[in-house]
Amino acid sequence: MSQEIEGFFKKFHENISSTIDDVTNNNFANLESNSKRVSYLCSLPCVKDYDLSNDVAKCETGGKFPVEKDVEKARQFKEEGNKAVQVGDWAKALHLYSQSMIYMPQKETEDLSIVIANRSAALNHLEQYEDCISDIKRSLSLGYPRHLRYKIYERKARCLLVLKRNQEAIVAFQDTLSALDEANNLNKEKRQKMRTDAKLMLEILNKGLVLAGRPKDPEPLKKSPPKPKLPGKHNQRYPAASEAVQIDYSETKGRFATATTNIQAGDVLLVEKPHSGVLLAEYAKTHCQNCFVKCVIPLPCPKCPNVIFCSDKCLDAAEKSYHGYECHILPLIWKSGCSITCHIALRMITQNNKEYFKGLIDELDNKPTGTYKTNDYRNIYNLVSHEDKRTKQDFLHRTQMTVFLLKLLEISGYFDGKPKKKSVDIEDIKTMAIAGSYAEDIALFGGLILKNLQVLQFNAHEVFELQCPKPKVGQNIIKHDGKSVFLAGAVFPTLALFNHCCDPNVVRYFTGPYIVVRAVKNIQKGEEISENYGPIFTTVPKEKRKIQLKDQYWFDCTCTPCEQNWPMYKDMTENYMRFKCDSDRPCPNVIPVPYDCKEFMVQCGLCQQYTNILKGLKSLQDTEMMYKLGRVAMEEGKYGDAMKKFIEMLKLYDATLAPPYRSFYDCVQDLRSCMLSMGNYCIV
Ligand SMILES: C[S@@+](CC[C@H](N)C(=O)[O-])C[C@H]1O[C@@H](n2cnc3c(N)ncnc32)[C@H](O)[C@@H]1O
Repeated sequence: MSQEIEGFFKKFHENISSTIDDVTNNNFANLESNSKRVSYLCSLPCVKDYDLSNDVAKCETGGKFPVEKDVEKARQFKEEGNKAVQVGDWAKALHLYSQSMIYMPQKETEDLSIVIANRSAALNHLEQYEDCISDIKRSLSLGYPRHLRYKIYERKARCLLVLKRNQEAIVAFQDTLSALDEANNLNKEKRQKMRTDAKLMLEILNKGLVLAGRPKDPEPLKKSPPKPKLPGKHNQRYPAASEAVQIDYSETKGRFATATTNIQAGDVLLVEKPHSGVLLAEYAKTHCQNCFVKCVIPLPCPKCPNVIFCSDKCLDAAEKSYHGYECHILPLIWKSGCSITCHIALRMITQNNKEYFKGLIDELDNKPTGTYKTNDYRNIYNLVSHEDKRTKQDFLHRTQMTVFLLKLLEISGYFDGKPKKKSVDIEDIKTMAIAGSYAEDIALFGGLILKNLQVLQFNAHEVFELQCPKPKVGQNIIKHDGKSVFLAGAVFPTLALFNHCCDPNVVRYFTGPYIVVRAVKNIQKGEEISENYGPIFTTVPKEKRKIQLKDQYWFDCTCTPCEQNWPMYKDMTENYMRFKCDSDRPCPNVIPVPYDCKEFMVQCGLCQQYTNILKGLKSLQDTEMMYKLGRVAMEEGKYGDAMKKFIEMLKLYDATLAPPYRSFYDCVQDLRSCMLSMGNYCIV
């Protein structure tokens, strides 16, 4: 997950590294635990006395600091929103009122209630009735002025009518009538007209309800997408995976996934929420901080203008866990230029309280047994970190980052178990020293953060979203053929157990906060289920793949394409076909048969038996047409139909031919694209 931003942390790192003398360096190198490394660095005068405030003040990265709500800015956005309303540009009004909500301080309750009510009007015009009703509820809870309430009750009643929630609409019309009694500024005629209209609606609705036998109102529509389903049974020990997956272990490869049964291309193998995930700073005002989906109707954090949420549920979840602590330190994290991985390492702490970790600490070094749960920190702690292979330099750099993250934890109030109320001040970072009373916390959380940083190096995944072009006028089909955009970083504890192959047999995509892993090929029982860590054999030369994997993941790749020197896609020969030996004793051999071969029985060089290639060719004769039909369906955005064709083709190919060959990878690639269309997307 590469994301290099030049922030102030670099200067701190360079300064400390150049100040530390040989003796200190050697002392550090001799330390044997993460806790000791962090405690030692924290005790050095050059670290304690370091004044970060100048670096932060001068640093232009990540905007100004501190970042606070700003009533003037909020009012300005509101005025612009009102202007957009005057010219009927409701989409623009929605955006501007949302911006106003982001910056409006929580204490300006009346102003805030008015902006939200104004946004509800925009939502009503944009036919977003459920969201309009939610905003009205919010506005009322903030004390929207009584003399104006008739407007929003009436708006609510009309939305409920459209949603056919007639019983609720009756209540809303009754509320409108009561509120009209307090509408002092409304002229007599208008008030009378609204009263008559509301009474008429009540009469019609009541009569209709009696006639229909008082049916129950339909349930409000669910906003968040449904959780993707893992069909069939779950693996009992690893419930995020299907029972078609098991986790094996070998001395050389560590843990890895294998198939317990024959798996078909298209099968869903894993659905998992991240243990921890962090949105990149540049999407903080466009995507939900908690579940990473794009928010057109954002809910801002009530305390800071830094982040938005897609729903009350996400806002609540974030506020009750990590965001309570991160609220005011976020701008510092962003300004520091630390990577998203460092932020996840911190989030892995802030999302649970101090007591949670204190309760775990004694058992962390024992391999956890029992059900492997996504939210159990012990599983993360035990992921591969290659601690024994690390150099002193590597530890030193990561420990410096840990010290900075610990300082942020102190400022946030985490060590006291309560988020600090006031914003972070430049004075708070005049020194990097952490109060002596937190010595135990430094050892405990320093040790954990340093471990997290090591684990994340090998186990974090990029979360991406597909950016799709707008549908053409008159066409209602969204073509999911845009580009994938890196939005967030996250760690998925079960997926982190899958090893790499340069020819992977799964694809992953995201729906809401869930990662979904599906087979993109047929996988035989006992075969490894492997994902891809970056380099694919069809596009990257072997030497480059090996170097990249060794550099980033610290292993020597021995997958089949690497061991057997498989050609890249561009070099795959079109001169012969790779027939599987059709012998009655299973034979692993592949028989190369030239396209212009005149024989119909060819002999296997390994088992000496004959394979009927005519039979094989006959079974493949429809694949070309199937591929064309699959491509047409894809072009039309009918991804389900296209997938069926590609899956059928793979079955036929697998019965006769052995990869690598071009038409096989064309089919796999298109199947992969179809599956990606099931994931999160946004229209650009
Ligand atoms: C995300 S973890 C995969 C799960 C890991 N094997 C475990 O035991 O938890 C990545 C690490 O697994 C190992 N690994 C992944 N793919 C491998 C492969 N094809 N061959 C050998 N080791 C591999 C490397 O040590 C790598 O740093």
